Amino acid sequence: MKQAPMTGRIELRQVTKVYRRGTDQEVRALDAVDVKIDPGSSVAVTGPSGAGKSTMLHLIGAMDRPDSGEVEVDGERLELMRDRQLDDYRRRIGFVFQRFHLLPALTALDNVLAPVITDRRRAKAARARATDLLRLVGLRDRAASLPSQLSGGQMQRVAIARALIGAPRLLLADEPTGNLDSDTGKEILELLLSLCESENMTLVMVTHNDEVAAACQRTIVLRDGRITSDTRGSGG
Ligand SMILES: Nc1ncnc2c1ncn2[C@@H]1O[C@H](COP(=O)(O)OP(=O)(O)OP(=O)(O)O)[C@@H](O)[C@H]1O
Repeated sequence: MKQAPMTGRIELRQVTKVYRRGTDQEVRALDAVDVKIDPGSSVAVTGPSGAGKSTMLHLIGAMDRPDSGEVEVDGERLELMRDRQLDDYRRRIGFVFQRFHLLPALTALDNVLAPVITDRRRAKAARARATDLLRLVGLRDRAASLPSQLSGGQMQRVAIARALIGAPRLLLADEPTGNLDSDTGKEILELLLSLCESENMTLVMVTHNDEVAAACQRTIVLRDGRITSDTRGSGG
């Protein structure tokens, strides 16, 4: 059966995630969280360390499963999916991390291509798309560079191009500006927001930075696994 295209609508209903430390200690990383995220919107998730921000992102990205509650993306319940469906789902979303996670031995172009396993017939089209994406993130002439030859901002641009190779409708970013100086961080933020608009993607971004959060259309604040504030700002 052909998958319906994703639009990036997210809904969490009474989502709880509990981590166990040792035999008797429990941490409620998320505690009965309800949230709906509109397709095509940009949402910052912020709050103190340990509040549950990354946990929320991991559940939306199907990198982890909730203990209870429902995580629905485009009408599909992630916690009901089998492993193969989850693999397929993960391939249809983009991830950007604080530490870039580029493969050091591969060029920028090959890093962008890394998520797509392709046969020879499609290799040419995939390379053309990866080249287009490098152009889109402003690295047209750095395709042959290794990560060690790039600045932090350039490495994050490669990581963003890699996240887009599968044409995702949903981009999840965990502190994407956290390893960058403030000017470079601003450039990366602007790039993410403009891509979100031009590629029609939903962006959910964990950040500690208030300025970064303010640039998004909406800011969700978590504390001790609960949403304590949910505001729509002027961003976007
Ligand atoms: N794999 C794990 N095992 C045990 N506890 C965990 C695990 N992952 C997260 N936690 C705990 O769950 C809580 C929420 O963690 P999470 O990483 O979601 O917070 P965060 O808001 O992203 O924090 P930070 O801003 O420091 O990255 C924390 O108390 C954390 O210690």
